[in-house]
Amino acid sequence: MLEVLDLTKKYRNTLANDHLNFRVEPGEIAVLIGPNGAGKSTAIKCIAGLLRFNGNIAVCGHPNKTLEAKRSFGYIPEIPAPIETLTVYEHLEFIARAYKVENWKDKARDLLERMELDDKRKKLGKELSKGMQQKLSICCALLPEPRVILMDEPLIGLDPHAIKELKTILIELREKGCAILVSTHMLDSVREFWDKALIMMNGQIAAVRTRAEIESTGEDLEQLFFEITEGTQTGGAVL
Ligand SMILES: Nc1ncnc2c1ncn2[C@@H]1O[C@H](COP(=O)(O)OP(=O)(O)OP(=O)(O)O)[C@@H](O)[C@H]1O
Repeated sequence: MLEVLDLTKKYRNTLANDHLNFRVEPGEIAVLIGPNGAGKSTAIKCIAGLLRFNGNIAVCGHPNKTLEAKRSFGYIPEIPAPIETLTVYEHLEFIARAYKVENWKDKARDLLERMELDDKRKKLGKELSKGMQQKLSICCALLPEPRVILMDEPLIGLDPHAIKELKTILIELREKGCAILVSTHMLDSVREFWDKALIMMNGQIAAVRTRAEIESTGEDLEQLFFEITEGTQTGGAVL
């Protein structure tokens, strides 16, 4: 469903992504975990078609920069960027028209209620708090019901209710067969629901583990992370 082959991205002298290869299957939540600067956001931006890169990326079988691919994925950026002069509801209407979403009003109402933005529907983009902007960004990405979902640090800035709700939404989307890629540097935030962990370090994927592998071998993912990133072991919960 999402296939990344030899993804390489260089910014001047910085090799931010160095021949990344991975897949995210339908009904799978993959987490891209790594310390600051590991190259997670760069990878997600390349997949979302926002950066030039070397390699091949396919979304539902289509090269990622094609219209067919863009119709198939939803992207939640690390930093939300609402349109200042549109209201919350107008953002959703805009997306609904652009993607020709059927029954969009019902879907928008459901998303706004779940993200507790329902009473903010008349607020302008520039009047939203950082957390509200993030919630709107999530609603906009999910409204067209994408088959592939790309989330760059989606839980940062959300209140506890929204975090709980977003986790529930992700699990529902996995059950519906979506392929989901979530980047984070906080393993704790994805601990309950990840299926495949891609540990990034210095622009490379240093290790890949499925939950089934971890459960069958008894390996500790957090320990593995610190062994890779620091050559140390720790009992700390936040990576
Ligand atoms: N626009 C840019 N121009 C030059 N270098 C960049 C740019 N964006 C990122 N980099 C560099 O690329 C590398 C990977 O950065 P990236 O933002 O992808 O990491 P990250 O894993 O998402 O980090 P964080 O967890 O801090 O968000 C870093 O060395 C960073 O300094």
